[in-house]
Amino acid sequence: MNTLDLCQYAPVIPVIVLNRVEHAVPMARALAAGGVRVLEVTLRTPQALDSMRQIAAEVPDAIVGAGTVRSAADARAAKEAGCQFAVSPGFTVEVAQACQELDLPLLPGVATASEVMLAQSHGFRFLKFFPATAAGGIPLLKALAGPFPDVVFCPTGGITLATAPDFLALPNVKVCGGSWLLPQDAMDAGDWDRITTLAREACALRRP
Ligand SMILES: O=C(O)C(=O)C[C@H](O)[C@H](O)COP(=O)(O)O
Repeated sequence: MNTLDLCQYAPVIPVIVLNRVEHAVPMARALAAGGVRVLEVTLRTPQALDSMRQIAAEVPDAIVGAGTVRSAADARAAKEAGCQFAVSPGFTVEVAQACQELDLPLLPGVATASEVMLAQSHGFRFLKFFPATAAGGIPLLKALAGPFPDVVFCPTGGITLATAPDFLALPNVKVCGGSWLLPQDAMDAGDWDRITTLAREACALRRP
């Protein structure tokens, strides 16, 4: 698989922080029911790896990846847990090489022109733009389109349902990432219907 294949299902990739393993499967089913099949489960909680394992084993509609991959060890753990892709908040040669060796497609993060050039020199042309809003938002993405016409981005960080359409309108944005699809109160309450509704709203976002 190529990371660009992840963009074909929905215009948004949810960035997920799971605190309870027992929420993993119903959450993944709720998102898939709303049309969101590609899930980024961040390695920010001790529950993340077991959650990914369960989603990979029990929700065939879901394509589960690991987010917050910051080291080769993270990449190995993600692969072992059954992840189909990895997402990193930044770019390091260590993570890039580990993912290449593991045959684990990687969406690496960048926030500057220099980081785009470094990622390109390692063969990447689909990049996460993080932290999107804080790093310069839409003006920076427009500026990067000039020198990097062949690079496309997944902006994440501070994007909401209200602001996602402006990002998706840019020719160099393929998909947006965000945690807004999974409000903490809905997760805590196990309100899976609300998450399916939010996923449907996200899928309705289209390029203008
Ligand atoms: O953990 C990672 O791998 C990251 O790089 C960061 C996440 O993509 C953003 O933190 C999501 O941002 P929000 O949608 O504003 O919550």
